[in-house]
Amino acid sequence: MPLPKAELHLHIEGTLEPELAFALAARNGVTLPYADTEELRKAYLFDDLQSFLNLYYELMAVLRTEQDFADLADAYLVRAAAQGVRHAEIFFDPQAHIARGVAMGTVVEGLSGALARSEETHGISTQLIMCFLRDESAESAMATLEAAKPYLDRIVGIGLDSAEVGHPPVKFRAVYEAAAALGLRRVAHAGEEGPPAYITEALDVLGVERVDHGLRCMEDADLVERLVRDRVPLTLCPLSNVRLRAVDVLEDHPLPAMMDAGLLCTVNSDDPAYFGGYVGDTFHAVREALGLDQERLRELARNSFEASFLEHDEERRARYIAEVEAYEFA
Ligand code: HPA
Ligand SMILES: [Zn+2]
Repeated sequence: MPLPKAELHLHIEGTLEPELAFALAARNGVTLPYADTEELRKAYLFDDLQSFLNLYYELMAVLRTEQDFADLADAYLVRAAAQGVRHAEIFFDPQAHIARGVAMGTVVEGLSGALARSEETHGISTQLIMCFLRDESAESAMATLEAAKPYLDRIVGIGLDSAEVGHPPVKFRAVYEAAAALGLRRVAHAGEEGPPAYITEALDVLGVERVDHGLRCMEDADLVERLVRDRVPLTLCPLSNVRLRAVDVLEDHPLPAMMDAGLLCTVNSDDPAYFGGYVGDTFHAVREALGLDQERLRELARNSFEASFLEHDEERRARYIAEVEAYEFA
């Protein structure tokens, strides 16, 4: 049985495996510009975030119906359960679907339908986090929040993703204030390719409670000191950082130094269909490449539950953490 863990940085559209992409393309009469899964997999070579985003948004063309989103979520939950995931807080990008004529309700109803069955079917408790695309306008983000209002009983919080550089957090001050007023939790990608200043802005201007990625905080000692003091969780994605060239090889990843600095680190898979591994694979990869011992892995798992949005269910959080403490490595 794998080490119990929560996954807090997972884009559900990033779990679209080539086989499912082709199956949904056939079901929906969509033609993909790839002959087969083998040719598509050859496209999974990226130079940076934007080169990944280009393919990520292109493949979303196969996602049309509630059933498509439910099938996508179920396929992820099967894999996640097999890798020890007990709780998942899942990102989705509504603007990327609404722009293709797929309604907010179709996306949310499809995903939440699958997530509602998740605990019974997969043994995984789940939350949905709606992300705004930062390379779209602030007005588009506000319109997206408005469109989500009928579904806020199924959305725990908001996030900020897509191309980071040139789209600083401050651009989204108003929509984050509006979301906070609605009682939504707040996270944001910052410090993936953007500078440490973007992390500071996400904290000070957007009021985020977790920083997604946050890798580049290590360039600013004062920022690291603040993150440690305030125990701000970082949802790191080591395999993503390698595939998008934020680090050259996994052995160079600063995760050990970040943990040594006292940062509240978690490891996640980001877009596992694109980056070569789900969250359990990521734990194995960092153990091998970075020499993390069992107690470090246990710390990462414990942190993932500490950082989860389970405040309305402290008994569940405590139960998950007890599973981590009791876990005996093979
Ligand atoms: N960063 C920014 N946007 C994204 C990511 C990411 O890691 N994954 C999917 N969209
Ligand atoms: Zn991400």
